Amino acid sequence: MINKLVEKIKKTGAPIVVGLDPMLNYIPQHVLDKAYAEYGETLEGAAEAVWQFNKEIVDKTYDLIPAVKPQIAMYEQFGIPGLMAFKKTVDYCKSKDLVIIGDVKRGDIGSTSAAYATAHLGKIKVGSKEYTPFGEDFATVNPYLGSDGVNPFVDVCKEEKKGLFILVKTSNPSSGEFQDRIIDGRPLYEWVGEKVAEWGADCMGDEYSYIGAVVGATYPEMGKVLREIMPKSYILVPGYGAQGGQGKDLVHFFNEDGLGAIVNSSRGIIAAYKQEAYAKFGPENFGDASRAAVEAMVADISGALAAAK
Ligand SMILES: O=c1ccn([C@@H]2O[C@H](COP(=O)(O)O)[C@@H](O)[C@H]2O)c(=O)[nH]1
Repeated sequence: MINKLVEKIKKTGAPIVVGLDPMLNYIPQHVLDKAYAEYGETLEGAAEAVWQFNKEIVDKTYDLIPAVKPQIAMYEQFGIPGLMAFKKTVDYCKSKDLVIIGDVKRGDIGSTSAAYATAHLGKIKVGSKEYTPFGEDFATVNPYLGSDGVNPFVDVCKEEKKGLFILVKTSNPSSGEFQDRIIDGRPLYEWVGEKVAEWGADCMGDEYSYIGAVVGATYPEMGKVLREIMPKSYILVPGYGAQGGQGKDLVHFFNEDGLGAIVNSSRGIIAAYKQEAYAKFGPENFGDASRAAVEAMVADISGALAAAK
């Protein structure tokens, strides 16, 4: 799957991923009204609105982008109907040939990690039958339980040709509380980055490993160091747009080949119609506003990379 991701990034010229993080307050009223008219103001109604919202955004952007990143929390908040909307979204994105990064941030003791890996990246046998529970292509993993919490995910990736993005340095303001603590003379995130490079060395695609890392756009200096520590790992970079990251901050997350990083924006794309810059589209044309926001994001990042050459 890493080869498909790299190929699609080259083909689209867009090292970006659209984060499908639907919240009800991002969904235009006409979409909510229709879903509630059909299902009532219920969890089912909310899940239907989420699905219709996602579908329009995917329809308006899929030809420009290599990948999407549905954030499972935004679906879980609507219970079982929400998880069904998550699965429907994954399947629809797959039908559009997009690479799907499940932002699930799992990680536990080995046996439990194995079940999470099956759920999100693998297949489950039920009697004589086999099923694909959620079917994402990549999953985000929390490595802080250590190797035995990560290895089951790596094993499933090897079997299924899937991939991981392992949390190394997260984009949030308090990420330094633990991740920046100095251990044996180096910050913890560097130790985790080294471990990602080690896990990844055994998991190479054609050019890059299918064991990647998450490093926040909000920490460009740390991104530069981590790029050197993990030269063959793709870096998923959240924190662009709504969290303040800009193209100019991201240059050092990329390798000399112009590859090696994929930048996520969720609210900045899916709720673009609410921003002044895209207000002319109006809520009725929210998908067109998202398309314009994708084009602007690609231009910002490509422009920064070209200027740095
Ligand atoms: O360090 C991290 C890891 C994951 N995320 C996730 O990315 C998106 C960001 O959403 P925006 O609306 O573009 O801010 C969201 O799903 C987070 O859970 C992150 O932000 N930082």
